[in-house]
Amino acid sequence: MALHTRLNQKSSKQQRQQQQQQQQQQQQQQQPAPPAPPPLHVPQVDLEEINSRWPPVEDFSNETPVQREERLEREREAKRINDEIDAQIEIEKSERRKRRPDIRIILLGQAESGKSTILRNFQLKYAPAAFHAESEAWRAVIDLNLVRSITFLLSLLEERSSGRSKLIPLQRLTDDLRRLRVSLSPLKSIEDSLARFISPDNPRQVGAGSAALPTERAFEVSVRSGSRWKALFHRSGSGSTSKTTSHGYEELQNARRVIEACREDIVALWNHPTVRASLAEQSVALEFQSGFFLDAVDRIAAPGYEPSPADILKARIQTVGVEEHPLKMEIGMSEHGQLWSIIDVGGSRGLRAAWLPYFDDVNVLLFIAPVSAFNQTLTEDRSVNRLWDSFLLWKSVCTHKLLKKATFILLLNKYDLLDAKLRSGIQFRQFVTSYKDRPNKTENILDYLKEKFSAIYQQDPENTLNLHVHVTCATDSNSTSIVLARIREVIFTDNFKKANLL
Ligand SMILES: Nc1nc2c(ncn2[C@@H]2O[C@H](COP(=O)(O)OP(=O)(O)OP(=O)(O)O)[C@@H](O)[C@H]2O)c(=O)[nH]1
Ligand SMILES: [Mg+2]
Repeated sequence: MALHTRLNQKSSKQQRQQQQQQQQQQQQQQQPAPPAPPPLHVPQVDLEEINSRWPPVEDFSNETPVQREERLEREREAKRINDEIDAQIEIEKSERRKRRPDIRIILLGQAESGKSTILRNFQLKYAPAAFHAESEAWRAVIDLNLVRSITFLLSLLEERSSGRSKLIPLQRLTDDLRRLRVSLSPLKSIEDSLARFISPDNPRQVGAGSAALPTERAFEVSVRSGSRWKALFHRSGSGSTSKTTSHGYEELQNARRVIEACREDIVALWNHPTVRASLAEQSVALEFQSGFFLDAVDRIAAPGYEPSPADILKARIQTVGVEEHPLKMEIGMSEHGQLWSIIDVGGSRGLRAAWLPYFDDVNVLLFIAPVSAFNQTLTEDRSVNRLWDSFLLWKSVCTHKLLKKATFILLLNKYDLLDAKLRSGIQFRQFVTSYKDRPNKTENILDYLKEKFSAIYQQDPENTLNLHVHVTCATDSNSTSIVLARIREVIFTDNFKKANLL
């Protein structure tokens, strides 16, 4: 009886499920298909919400007396820390005034937005001799970027049985792939020595490529502000007297020899159909990642390779801390010999507190927003959509009281990658729900983002100067050069205005 009842229950449950399925099918036929959810767990964002959510309103009405006391104590502590920071800012401010440059520009934006790349564009355009003098240092970074992407590919071939799934199943590990794995294995130790040389104070970076999961950036290497890593290359190139430096220089030469010897096998690995298929299955698009040089191995791994300006702009090295770069104008009519100072900052969330002391006294704020980041999350917090983070950051910068005298310039950067993503079929509205059913076209999306960013700037009545917006691809020095020329004009016009000369 009990069994009969259960069977009946089961059959009536099945009937209900069938009815529900039929209803759902009917509804689906009547309505247009909803967009599929975004892949890779990237959170969707609604840019209309940016205004209503900011600033967050806190409700203390349900607080107990103990909670109230704890909150007040937290607030007192926060104020104490704030006062200490203010005092520190005052000290740094007065020190800076003593060595004030003609123009101070600060580059702000999230990590990987392209701040350091814009800095390199400034150097290439206005101080080309200094830019070219650093080319040897950049070759080491390019070598490291390249080697990191190869060790990442090699990690796909590793025969792992625990922890993570085998990325390429053993049955697909053909003899030629096994041979490549052996012949390219020396690159793992080359990766370590290059990383040690470029970033000696950051041992955690060593070997990061081979440990990276497919969806993570495979190539990250960082350099701390003030570490003077480029200076090491200047000295080593001119016959160093320092033992450590000459030893490091030998290591670099050795790294070059190994990379050159591996050139054909690197090409074979990158072009191997099994490797490409595996990357596609894991939704890894290496060509969209920073520091991607695998498509130029033939040239880069050739003997006598000298990095071109385009290569230097493509190289990736993460900034940690804040760096002040003096830029002595080598060209230009009125500015020749002028000293500009460009402040480049590390953009990841944990590094942003260090920006504050540098806000005071800046003439120009260049905010760089990577428009291609709409389907990515922050490396430091996988739950945050990168475009959303850019908007929040922009909002806090636009309302910051220390920046009220600065000229605001917004660069909507990486439009080339935005374009490539849209062409590959990725739908912007899948990630930015407020975009609704507007066209999935680069121009329309750029217009939309420009409007959203501008609205935030204009919301603050204290922002009286015009906001200047440019669309950029910072790895293209020609188009960026035109933007920099316009920025230079704006800097001078606004400076005159501020000095009441116009
Ligand atoms: N395709 C493309 N790549 C870009 C563009 N701008 C910058 N990049 C690349 O993006 C990577 C990151 O750029 P960076 O300039 O290092 O970024 P950042 O803002 O300084 O990052 P942090 O130092 O971590 O704060 C580099 O490999 C650049 O070559 C662009 O417009 N298009
Ligand atoms: Mg940087």
